[in-house]
Amino acid sequence: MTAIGVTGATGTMGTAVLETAADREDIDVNVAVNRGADGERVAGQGVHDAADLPTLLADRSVDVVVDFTGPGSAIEYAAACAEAGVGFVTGTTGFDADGRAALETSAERVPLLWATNFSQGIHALGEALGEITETLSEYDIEMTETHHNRKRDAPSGTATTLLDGIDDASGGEHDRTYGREGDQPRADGEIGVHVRRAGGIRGEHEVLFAGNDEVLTFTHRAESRAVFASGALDAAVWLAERDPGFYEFGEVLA
Ligand SMILES: NC(=O)C1=CN([C@@H]2O[C@H](COP(=O)(O)OP(=O)(O)OC[C@H]3O[C@@H](n4cnc5c(N)ncnc54)[C@H](OP(=O)(O)O)[C@@H]3O)[C@@H](O)[C@H]2O)C=CC1
Ligand SMILES: O=C(O)C1=N[C@H](C(=O)O)C[C@H](O)C1
Repeated sequence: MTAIGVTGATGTMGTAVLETAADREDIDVNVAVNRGADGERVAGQGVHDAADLPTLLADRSVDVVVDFTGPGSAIEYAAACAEAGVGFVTGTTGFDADGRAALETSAERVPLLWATNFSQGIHALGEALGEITETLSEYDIEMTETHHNRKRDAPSGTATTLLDGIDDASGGEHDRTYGREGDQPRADGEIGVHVRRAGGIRGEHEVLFAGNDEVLTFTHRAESRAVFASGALDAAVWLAERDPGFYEFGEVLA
């Protein structure tokens, strides 16, 4: 049995994590927090103020905290977990270089896993893109991602991770052009990155390769946030058995 804590418990993903955890026999939720929480309940769990997280981690048995919040709070929660000797799984996106460095500092003391997408399909797409990019090295590439109208960061963490993978596979960085307007012909080797925000769309990513009189597209569509919540909980169960260090979701799926 893995005992977890959940930060951002009243948020969209925090709620999905608590609802999914309630159906799993391998997970106990022992702590749920949100900033400013005032006796709220989510999926049967009482939610505490996030300011109490250090005390709650000291008083209750928690193996791993699962976090879907914002970059600033995720860094703080990771540091609190490092202090308490508790593992940390985060799916939060939008970190800058300093934020990622702060996560790595916490990972020196506890096991920490960060993934911009907890779906198996996106992981498989990332693997496939490496091979396709090498094979179709002369083709133009364009990325389009679509999310709900509340999403803050753009482009999505997933799009950025997939683009980084394409760069790795092609042995160098492609210039990224974020949308186009006016007299702006495509430059050789650039990747156009297009962001759409509308309605309640859970998350769609499309990567397009075009050249040699043909077009190849790969599309991933999340149909429910349960796919992300399940992946994050699988990661928490896996991480509970690990030594301190910085881990990736691919290691959970291997
Ligand atoms: N890796 C993956 O598979 C996935 C990652 N995500 C990422 O998860 C994150 C959360 O997404 P989502 O649940 O849709 O967002 P929501 O806005 O619905 O929820 C965010 C939660 O985090 C809390 N929060 C945000 N900023 C702060 C802060 N500065 N201090 C303390 N608490 C804070 C919010 O509290 P309050 O209610 O007070 O605002 C809220 O509870 C995003 O970064 C998103 O990109 C989302 C889906 C899948
Ligand atoms: O904010 C979201 O909703 C999502 N965020 C992640 C991202 O930025 O890639 C993952 C998923 O696409 C949903």
